[in-house]
Amino acid sequence: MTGTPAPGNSGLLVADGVAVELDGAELLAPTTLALAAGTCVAVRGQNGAGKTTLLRVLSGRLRPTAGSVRLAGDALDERRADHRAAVAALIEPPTLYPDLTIQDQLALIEAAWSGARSGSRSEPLERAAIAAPGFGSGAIDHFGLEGLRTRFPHELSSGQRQLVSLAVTFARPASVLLLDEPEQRLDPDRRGLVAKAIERARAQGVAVAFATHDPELVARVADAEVVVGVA
Ligand SMILES: Nc1ncnc2c1ncn2[C@@H]1O[C@H](COP(=O)(O)OP(=O)(O)OP(=O)(O)O)[C@@H](O)[C@H]1O
Repeated sequence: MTGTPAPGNSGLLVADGVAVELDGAELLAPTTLALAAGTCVAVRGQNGAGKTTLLRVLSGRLRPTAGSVRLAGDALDERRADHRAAVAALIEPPTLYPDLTIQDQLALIEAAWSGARSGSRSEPLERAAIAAPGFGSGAIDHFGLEGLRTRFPHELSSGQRQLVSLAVTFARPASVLLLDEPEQRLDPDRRGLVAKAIERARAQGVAVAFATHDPELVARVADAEVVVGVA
């Protein structure tokens, strides 16, 4: 079956010489990386180097102006439901439903994606390249949000909203996780929860790439580093 990543695939998501140029400006210099199932790559580089741009390209949301991205051997195509199902990304903060409590946001995610696994969804989604089940509503506990279950998004601090965004991202099934500065606005203990979440996802066979300015997080969870913005 095309588009279905095999466990242990050494090149689940492969970016080959991807670059982004806009109106003559280079947003991302040519970058190559390969993400294997169950591994974790840190994307490093100074402010404005192109880390977020690279993650957007890897997610399929931004088409590179040079180079290519392949998911399980096929050209990455955001229009393909199985590709969207395979890749979970926390790049821009997800839009939280303002009128839903935190537990209801998670319940919604869990309900939506459980259909993908049970086969009650559309055919492309049935064929979705889903390797790991995600944390489901257990993401609330993982990210220490138990006490905030009945709160609404506007009742949270910015760090708490980041934790909810992480919970929403880790809750869903995925083969590939892309995280843009997952540690942002978090205290050291909560950064530890991010590290544990990445480790747990990896143990389930998920391929993880994250952009960061946190060397401790890199040392703890990354197998490899890609530095962008350096010629
Ligand atoms: N929509 C846009 N239009 C034009 N230029 C953009 C746009 N978005 C980003 N850029 C530029 O692209 C370059 C790369 O930005 P990007 O957000 O990928 O960097 P980054 O490495 O993630 O930075 P940071 O560490 O500050 O988050 C920067 O020079 C930025 O100014």
